[in-house]
Amino acid sequence: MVLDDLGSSLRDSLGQLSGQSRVTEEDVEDIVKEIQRSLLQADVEVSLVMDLSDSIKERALEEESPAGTSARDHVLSIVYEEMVDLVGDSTEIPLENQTILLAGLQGSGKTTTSAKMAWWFAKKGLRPAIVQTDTFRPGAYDQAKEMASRAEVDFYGDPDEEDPVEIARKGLEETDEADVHIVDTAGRHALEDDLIAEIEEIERAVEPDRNLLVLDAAIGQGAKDQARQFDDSIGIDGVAITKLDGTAKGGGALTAVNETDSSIAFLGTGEEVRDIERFEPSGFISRLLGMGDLKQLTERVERAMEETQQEEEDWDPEDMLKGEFTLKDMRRQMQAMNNMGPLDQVMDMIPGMGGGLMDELPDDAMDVTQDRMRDFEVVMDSMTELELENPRAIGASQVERIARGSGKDEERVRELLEQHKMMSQTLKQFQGMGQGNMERMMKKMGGGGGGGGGMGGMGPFGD
Ligand SMILES: Nc1nc2c(ncn2[C@@H]2O[C@H](COP(=O)(O)OP(=O)(O)OP(=O)(O)O)[C@@H](O)[C@H]2O)c(=O)[nH]1
Repeated sequence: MVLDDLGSSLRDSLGQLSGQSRVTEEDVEDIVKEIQRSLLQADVEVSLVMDLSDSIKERALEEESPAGTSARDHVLSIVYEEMVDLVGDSTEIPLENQTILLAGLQGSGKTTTSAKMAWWFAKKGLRPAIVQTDTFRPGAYDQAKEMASRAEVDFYGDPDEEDPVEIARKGLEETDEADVHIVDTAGRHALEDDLIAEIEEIERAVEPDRNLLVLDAAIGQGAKDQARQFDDSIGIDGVAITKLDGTAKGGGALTAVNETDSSIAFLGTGEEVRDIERFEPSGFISRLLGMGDLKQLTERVERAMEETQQEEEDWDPEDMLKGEFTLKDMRRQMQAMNNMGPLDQVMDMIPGMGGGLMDELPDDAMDVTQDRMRDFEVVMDSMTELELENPRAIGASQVERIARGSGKDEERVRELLEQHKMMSQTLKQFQGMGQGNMERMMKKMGGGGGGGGGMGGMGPFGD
């Protein structure tokens, strides 16, 4: 599946998310529409497309993008994960003794694929043999033999024998030195009863370990009936998609996979024996979307998610009273605030901090509205580690750079720095109480409080 334009159109819609810390329903609609359009053009079945769209929409709107991850990267990683899920895992092909039967319509690429697969196994250090049972198409024998010699693998066929089952049986015997047997079968223009009966007989004779359905990438929705019938007769374990070099389609193969509850095993990308790839979902989708290594991105997002969770679990309001208050602390607190409630109430949870102490703070000390908080997060995303750790070192030129990088006004960047300064001064007042005093006060107050929990109400971080 080439889906040439999916990558670029998706990049455009995702590009619009740059500088945003959250996605709107409209953004998600745009992105999902692009994906739908491309997948339907590539012949992916409507119901599969709809399921995929629903999952992407739901996740993009419900899941928070973790700290340090832009909305764009977060949505991209969701799209990637859902698409990997759609194409499914790769068919398991162990590198060991086995017999593989290839089935498919005429011209789907079975003979070519059997040689390619044999070449692939040989490269993995096994000794493969091709058993050619196609007595239907004149020339199939010569073609298979020629390809087997190009792949430098064992070959058995018999142009004088008319019974494919007999060829199959004998072929296994004659090539018993090989450890992987690939049995190629005849195709027909369409699924005919005699083709099905023949392949069932061959199947009984060779008792394959796995049956692969070979499908031309351009097949479209016709793949569904084909897959169903082959699956009903011999059982399909995996699909080999051929001719991916020549088409922008390939969705039919996904339908076949879905219909047979199987998976994709190999991809054929040319006429030569070496034009074969083992199907690998993450690389395949990354390439499809035309975007570097998305697996790495997803892992990064996942890690950030875990860290945010961990930080929330680890976060202790008392930590605010110790050490240097950095922008990282501020960001962490803004995120914690989202979950825990307004800062003044959180301060109340700290033993000894309640009881009107907060009333003594300047009114705007912790006045960060939801909108400003979102902007602040975006601004912080454009800062370096060093700047987050040491905001005092941020000068005019850095402010300018950060503003440009985040797509926010320089004024917003300065506001954030101002806010941080105010918060850190405020916290210093508490630090000034000294550890001993704090402990004494906590004792006096009974040492209760602490912990998180849904604190309602609007506060300095509310809208
Ligand atoms: N470009 C391209 N051509 C391919 C690929 N795989 C197969 N072909 C071509 O498709 C045509 C049919 O391939 P075969 O391997 O003969 O197909 P088959 O399924 O064995 O056909 P029957 O034996 O008649 O059932 C040949 O001309 C192949 O060269 C591929 O991945 N890319």
